[in-house]
Amino acid sequence: MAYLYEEPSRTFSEYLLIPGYSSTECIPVNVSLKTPLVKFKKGEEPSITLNIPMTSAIMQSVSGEAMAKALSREGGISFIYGSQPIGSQCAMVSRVKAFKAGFVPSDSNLRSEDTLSDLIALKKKKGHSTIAVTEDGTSSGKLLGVVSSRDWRPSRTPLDTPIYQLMTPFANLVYAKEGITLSEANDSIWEHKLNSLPIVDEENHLKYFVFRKDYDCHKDNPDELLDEKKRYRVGAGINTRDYKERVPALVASGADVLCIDSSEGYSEWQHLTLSWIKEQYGDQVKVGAGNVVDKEGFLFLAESGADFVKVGIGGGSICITRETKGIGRGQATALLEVAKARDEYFQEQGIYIPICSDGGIVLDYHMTLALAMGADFLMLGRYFARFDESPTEKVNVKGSYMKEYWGEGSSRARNWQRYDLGGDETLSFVEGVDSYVPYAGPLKDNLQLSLSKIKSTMCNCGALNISELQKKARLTVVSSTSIIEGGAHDVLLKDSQDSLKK
Ligand SMILES: NC(=O)C1=CN([C@@H]2O[C@H](COP(=O)(O)OP(=O)(O)OC[C@H]3O[C@@H](n4cnc5c(N)ncnc54)[C@H](O)[C@@H]3O)[C@@H](O)[C@H]2O)C=CC1
Ligand SMILES: O=c1[nH]c(=O)c2[nH+]cn([C@@H]3O[C@H](COP(=O)(O)O)[C@@H](O)[C@H]3O)c2[nH]1
Ligand SMILES: [K+]
Repeated sequence: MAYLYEEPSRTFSEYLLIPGYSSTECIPVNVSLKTPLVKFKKGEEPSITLNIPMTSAIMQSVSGEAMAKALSREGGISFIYGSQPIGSQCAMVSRVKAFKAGFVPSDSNLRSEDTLSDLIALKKKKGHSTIAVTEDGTSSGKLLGVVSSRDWRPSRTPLDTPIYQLMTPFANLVYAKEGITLSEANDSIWEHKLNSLPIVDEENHLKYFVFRKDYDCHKDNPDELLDEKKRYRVGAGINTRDYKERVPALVASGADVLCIDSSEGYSEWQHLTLSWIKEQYGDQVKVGAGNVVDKEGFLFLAESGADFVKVGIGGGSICITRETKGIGRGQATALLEVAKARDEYFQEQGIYIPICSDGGIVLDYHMTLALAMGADFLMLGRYFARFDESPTEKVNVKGSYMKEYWGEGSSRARNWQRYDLGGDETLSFVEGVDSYVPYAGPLKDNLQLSLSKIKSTMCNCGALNISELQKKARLTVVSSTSIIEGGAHDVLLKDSQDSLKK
């Protein structure tokens, strides 16, 4: 006979935290959000520790290069989506690793024989007014000059004027050689009253620009997640089919950590994939697996060699897996069971395998609940999709700005670049939707606000770090009427917008 769980499976909104004793030490500036990303032995340190418990979802509409840089700058990590050809995924990883804060590869470039109308079209497309003029019109061609908006007059300069007549030629440019530090570049910018400083190699091929407005950006980011060579850290998604080609390519590109991306991880496919990676690389390559929603699934992946385990089936905002396939479990119940299994495994084996709560986080307090329920870190899709740094278009829908957000199991994701992961030739059914999410501006501002809420709640619970929160947290299930009590009620809101605020 089928096994029937006695308890219903529950989700975040069905729980609240009961505050604990807070000493005067419990203030947000004293709270650390550092958390392990990969497994470690008792008494040792994990080889990668996140500075904030946040990862961005392995999704086309979430984790591209810009997201990876922005999140690493704040102390978390992105997993570049794997639903793309190996070459393009590796190129994204390489570009994140090659990125040097403040040194920006030029994305607006022309040839000297192009015209002002080409320049205007490029400016409209990219939005930048500093344009490099290179021999071959690429971002790494030999630098011939630079044009800025001060070099031409709208509606006066004829549109067919060639660029070489407008640009400041190389001979008159202030530039610097590769190898210069950011603070030296900055000194030069101030000394010569420049807006941008081109950086070239020995053959005068363009490498980067340093812009006046960017130079002090990294002073503002004390939590930056960097590797031993001071490069941003970045993760990448893999699948259980082409891993023998994809994993070596990603490793060569410099990916810091991998994660098998699947709706369901309790499978021989994942065991085979993990075993192969561990056979080839031992402990050198870190790889997470999932998703699971119970103790059995966790233990299976732990024994198969996973460096972390991802929890969550069907709870994501764009997920329709539960409706389509009838599999899944309330995220809170899944998390509580897997966290218990992780703790028991640590007791028995002396190996701590971090768990990640993936999907279903809607309100900021859900983040704190997930951590309190035992998650070492979180994976979010919808949350990050709303920011400037997600790879999708910002569109105006009926007067409000929106960003596009689609599931990896949606037909949109599967049709992308007509890329086939080697499964069924024809798409049998979809497990995700294509949607809009309200545009929310830059990642940094939003994330800092969410983190400050987490820290503040941790203080209410008397916890100065995540593992303390997990030990001290006391959770209560709330009744449906007490949920109503928890919102604004029995008052007439003055600003109807407030009722929509999260
Ligand atoms: N977290 C969630 O609740 C959900 C997530 N998703 C997302 O959608 C995307 C696709 O997920 P899935 O469809 O689960 O992908 P998947 O690649 O894990 O599985 C698809 C199908 O292929 C089979 N398969 C896997 N490896 C194979 C191999 N080597 N040879 C032959 N068959 C193999 C699996 O058994 C399964 O039937 C992922 O990005 C995932 O994260 C989709 C649904 C739910
Ligand atoms: O059922 C699904 N169909 C899909 O098409 C799909 N795409 C992503 N995911 C999962 O959802 C997570 C992101 O969830 P949130 O938007 O709630 O943060 C992600 O991290 C995934 O675990 C999917 N689930
Ligand atoms: K299974």
